[in-house]
Amino acid sequence: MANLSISAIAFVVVFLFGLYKFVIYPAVISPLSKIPNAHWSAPFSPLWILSVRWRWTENHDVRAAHLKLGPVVRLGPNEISVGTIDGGVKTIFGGGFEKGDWYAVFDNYGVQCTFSTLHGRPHSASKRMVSHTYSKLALQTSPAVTAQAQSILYERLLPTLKASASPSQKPQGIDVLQLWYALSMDTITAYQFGLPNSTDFVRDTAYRSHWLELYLSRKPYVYYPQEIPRLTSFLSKIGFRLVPRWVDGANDEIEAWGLGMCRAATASSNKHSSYSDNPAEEPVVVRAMLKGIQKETNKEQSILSCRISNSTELMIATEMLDNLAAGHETSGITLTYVTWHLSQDLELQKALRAELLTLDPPLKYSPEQIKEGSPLPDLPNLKTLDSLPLLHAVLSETLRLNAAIPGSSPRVTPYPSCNLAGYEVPGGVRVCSAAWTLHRNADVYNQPEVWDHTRWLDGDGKSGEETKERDKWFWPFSSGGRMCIGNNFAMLQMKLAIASTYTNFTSHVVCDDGIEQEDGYTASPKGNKLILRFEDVEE
Ligand code: HEM
Repeated sequence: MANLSISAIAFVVVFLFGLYKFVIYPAVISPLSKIPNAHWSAPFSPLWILSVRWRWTENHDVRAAHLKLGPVVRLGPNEISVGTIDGGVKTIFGGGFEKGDWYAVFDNYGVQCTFSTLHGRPHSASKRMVSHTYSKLALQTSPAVTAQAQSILYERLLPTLKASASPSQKPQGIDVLQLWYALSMDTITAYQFGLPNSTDFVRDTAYRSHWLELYLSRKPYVYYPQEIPRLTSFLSKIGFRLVPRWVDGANDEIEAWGLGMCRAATASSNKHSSYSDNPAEEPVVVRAMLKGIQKETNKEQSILSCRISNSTELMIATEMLDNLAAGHETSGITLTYVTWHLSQDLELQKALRAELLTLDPPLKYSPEQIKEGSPLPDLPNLKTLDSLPLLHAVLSETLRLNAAIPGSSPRVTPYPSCNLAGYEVPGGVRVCSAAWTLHRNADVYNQPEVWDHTRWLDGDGKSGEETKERDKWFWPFSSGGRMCIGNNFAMLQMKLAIASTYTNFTSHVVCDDGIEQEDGYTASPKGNKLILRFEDVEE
């Protein structure tokens, strides 16, 4: 009898404890309980948001929750989403909110890169090594950038478009998603490793298809280590793999490929004291990292000493692989949507071409100009290219509506607590913001689902306040200390690609089935292709 009552008491105590910890505290007492729930189960269980992510509907569902419930919503017992700039994004991304383990999947070779480094100090030290190579001024004045772009545009992109425009090429039309991925990859790897050690994906279509297949096929499996890491690891230990073995094989192949380019670039850098005679060959970013590592090694105490002593080679390789993966995919997606929007408006193409022809020299191409051994055509001044208003407007509007990374960027709230848009939030809470939601704020972007490049043309009846708000909510590259390191590089590369294309060709949609964006962290067209036809412009 006594035993029974002890068991009964123990049961009641455990039950009451469980009731308090898992129901009453999260739903009523926790400071998060004041935040509206995106789903009724959010205070008690992460299952709703896990299932949303599993179904790839997070961007749409979280935005719908914000529209209904306001700028801050609770997604799970320990997770919230913030969809406002003042008091929200500015606080979270302005500093002090670290990244969490969610970013560990972006390590390569088992080594952290700038993107996947969690904490502030090692992150700053790591970013500092290469960030100066990606500054606007460095890019606009770099002989390497100019020489590499001349070669990639005049020897690869324009001949490819020209060939596709030939009447003998039937059926006409090329998959520009693949082409823009290829161009972006060639451009970023040339800057990192020097032109001779970089990819030639624009022309080497067989290898690029293989590589892209490897790269993209891993995507569906990222969910497991990112969202349910402990379960994934536990199941793997007892012999049940959620991530198939071939994914490891694909990762190994991509890593070996990246390491090969790093080794070639390092050997080139060690051999040359200067590249003034052959600027296209300069491995600008690898060279900057080699110098940065040397500087860190000379310090008495470096925050990166652990990484350096493990392997400087892998430290460079992880950074380069991350940059080229980030760079080719995002710019490739953006260029695909730019050319899709332009292809639907021949008048806009005409206006853009008129603007492009003001460049000196314009980016005109004729195959006869390109002769073995003769210099390639000069590029226009890159600062002038950057300041063309219509080109900038077309690109900005695409980055708004079709952000290549529209998904949630998670951070962890600092201890003991912080205030987000009026709510007191304890430390250790996962907090997300997403360009998908911010870029669709109808108070800032009238008819937000409509692609309208004129929102970015200044003057045009817009008040200073409207322009300020428009720019404030524009978040394709994130903001603050962890903002995209490659934004200037991406803008320049994309502007060169669009300018050289539309100076010489008009584009037309052949097949845009599946053009809607995936609902994910990065978001390519669902159909994984866009077929456009190019025609020579009529002089
Ligand atoms: C259209 C092109 C691009 C877009 C839309 C884009 C977007 C972004 C966004 C949204 C982030 C923050 C993500 C987060 O915190 O979760 C980011 C970070 C980053 N991006 Fe980009 N990116 C682009 C091109 C590039 C290129 C060309 C590079 C190559 C250098 C690059 C390298 C990086 C790196 C290293 C970070 C991490 C920065 C840090 O943690 O401090 N990105 N990018």
